Amino acid sequence: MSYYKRSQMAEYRLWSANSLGEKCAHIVRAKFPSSQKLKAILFASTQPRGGVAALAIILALLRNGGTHLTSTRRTASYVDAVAMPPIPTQREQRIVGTSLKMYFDLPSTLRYIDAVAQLSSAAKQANVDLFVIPDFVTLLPSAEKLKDTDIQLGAQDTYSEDKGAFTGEVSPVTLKQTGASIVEIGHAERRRLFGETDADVAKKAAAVARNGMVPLVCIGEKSKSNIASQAVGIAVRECKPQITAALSQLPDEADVILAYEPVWAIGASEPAGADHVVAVTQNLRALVAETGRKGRTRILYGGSAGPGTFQKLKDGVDGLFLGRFAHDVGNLEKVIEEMKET
Ligand SMILES: O=C[C@H](O)COP(=O)(O)O
Repeated sequence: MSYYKRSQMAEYRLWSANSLGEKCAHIVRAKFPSSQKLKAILFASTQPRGGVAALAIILALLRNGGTHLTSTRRTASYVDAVAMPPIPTQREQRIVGTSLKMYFDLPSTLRYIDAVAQLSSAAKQANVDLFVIPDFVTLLPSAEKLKDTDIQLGAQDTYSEDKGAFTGEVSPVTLKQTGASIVEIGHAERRRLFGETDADVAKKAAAVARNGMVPLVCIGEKSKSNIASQAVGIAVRECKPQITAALSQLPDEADVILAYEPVWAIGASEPAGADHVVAVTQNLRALVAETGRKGRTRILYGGSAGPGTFQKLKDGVDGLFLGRFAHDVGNLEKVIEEMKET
C-alpha cells in the first residue's frame, strides 16, 4: 500500500473513530509542521494499539516540542510531500449536571429543582447541556417543573429488568415514563455500600439504553498513589474493566456518558489534581476509541468539583458531574458560565 494511502487511512482511524481521534488530529495539525504531522499520524498507524499508540506519540511530541519523531524511518520525504485532507475539529457539546444523592428531603428537592429550572436559558446560551438527578420519589414533580426547559432529568439508579417480582427496585420502563432521559449507574457509593459489581452495572447500562435513555456510568479508581506517574496507570487499570464491562452490553450506536470519579476524591474538600484527571481521562478516551464504537461518548469529571474546576480539566473532559458544591445553585450557575468562557 502506498504511503499516501496508508497515511490517509491512519488519519481516518484517528478522527473517524470518535472525539479522541478528532482531538489528536487537531493537536497534530495545530502544533506541528506538515512533515511532522504526517509522520506522527503514520507512526501511530503502525502501532498495534491504534488510538492509544496515537495518543502516546502525540503526547510525546507535545512534550519534546516535536523534535523526536525521526524514528519513523519509513516516512522520509515521500510522506512530507503529501497534502492531507481537512480534519474536523468540532468538540463535543459540554455538559454539566448534579445528583442530589440523598441529601435533600422532598420540599427541599422541589425548591432546588425550581431554582435549577431558572438556569435553563443560561445553559442554552452557554451551549452547555444541563441535567439534574433528584431521588426517585421526586422524579415526577421534577419532570413537571422542568417540562418547559431544556434541562434533562436523570435518575440515580435503575433495575436491570423491565418488570417482574423485584420488590423495592425501580424499572427502567417507569423511569422513562417519568420523563427521565439519563440514568446514573454504578456510582461508587452503590458499588461500596450495596455491593454492585461491574456485571450488575453492565446489565443496568443495557436496560437504560434498551429503554431509550442514556446511561451515565460512574467509574473511578479506589487506590491512590502519591507518585503521580504511577497514579495515572493505577487509575486507568482500575477503570478499564469498569468501562469495558458497561460498553460490552451497550449497542454500538448507543450514547453513553462516563463520569470519572476517583473514589478518594468523592466527598473530599477539593477535586483530584488536574494533571491526574486530564491524563487519566485522555487515556480513558483512548480506550473507548479503541473499541471503534459509533455512539457518542462524553466524559465527565466528578468528585468535589465546583466553580474553578472545569477550566483546569477541559483538555480531558467534556463536563462536570457535581455533588455537594452544586447544592448552592449559584455555584451551578458559575460553572455553566465558566464552561461558556473556556
Ligand atoms: O455524584 C456526584 C459525585 O459523587 C461527587 O460528589 P461530591 O462533589 O459531593 O464529592
